Amino acid sequence: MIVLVGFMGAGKTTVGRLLATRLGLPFVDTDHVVEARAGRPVREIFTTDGEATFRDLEQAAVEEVLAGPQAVVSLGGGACGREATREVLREHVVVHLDVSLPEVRRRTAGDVSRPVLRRPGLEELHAARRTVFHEIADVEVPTDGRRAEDVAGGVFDAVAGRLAQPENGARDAPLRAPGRPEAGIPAADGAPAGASNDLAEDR
Ligand SMILES: Nc1ncnc2c1ncn2[C@@H]1O[C@H](COP(=O)(O)OP(=O)(O)O)[C@@H](O)[C@H]1O
Ligand SMILES: O=C(O)C1=C[C@@H](OP(=O)(O)O)[C@@H](O)[C@H](O)C1
Ligand SMILES: [Mg+2]
Repeated sequence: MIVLVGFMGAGKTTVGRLLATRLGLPFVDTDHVVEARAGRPVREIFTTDGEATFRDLEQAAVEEVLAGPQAVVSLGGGACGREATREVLREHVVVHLDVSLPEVRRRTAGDVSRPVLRRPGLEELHAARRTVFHEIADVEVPTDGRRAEDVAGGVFDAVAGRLAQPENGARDAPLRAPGRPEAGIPAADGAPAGASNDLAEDR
């Protein structure tokens, strides 16, 4: 799996989708999986159930998606806060989309879908998470001042090289999934959910 991590607004959802198209792989965003499972938007889960419940749902979604078919997977910006999630990520190609806090603020001005953005201490959170992303990433790609298409191109160049290296073991996966398999993850009612491009709003 190719897994995109990074702070809110880094472009994980946007770039992940572009990268998946370039690689001919399905795209899955774990926030979309959580929303499909819960039947509610992320911000509502935060409001009604609290962050801990969201993090439990998120961790379960990450584990499920990473055990599934080959894909480009974008995580939510806080998913790597859990040790269990960082552990699972060791088996995959982890790409950190790096973004400065001023750029985050520019990209998310007026955004109401990300409750964590409105909390105090955002600078400290950004710095602390950036350290974690740096530690767990196989590849780091700067995004400030770059178009999402160019960032996707940079990631493509970096991961294509890594996936081609035979000594990478679990990373030695085919770039193109045979027949472009359905990325949909069965929802509770059996309908495909949480995958690809059109089941949830980006955040
Ligand atoms: N490289 C980029 N340059 C400028 N804006 C971007 C870039 N990547 C994403 N965006 C915009 O920033 C916002 C957040 O992008 P998103 O992909 O949802 O980030 P994330 O999933 O990391 O939170 C969206 O409005 C998106 O269009
Ligand atoms: O950083 C965070 O704690 C969060 C990031 C969001 O995803 P994006 O990083 O895709 O915005 C989403 O999972 C939720 O609002 C919490
Ligand atoms: Mg996102």
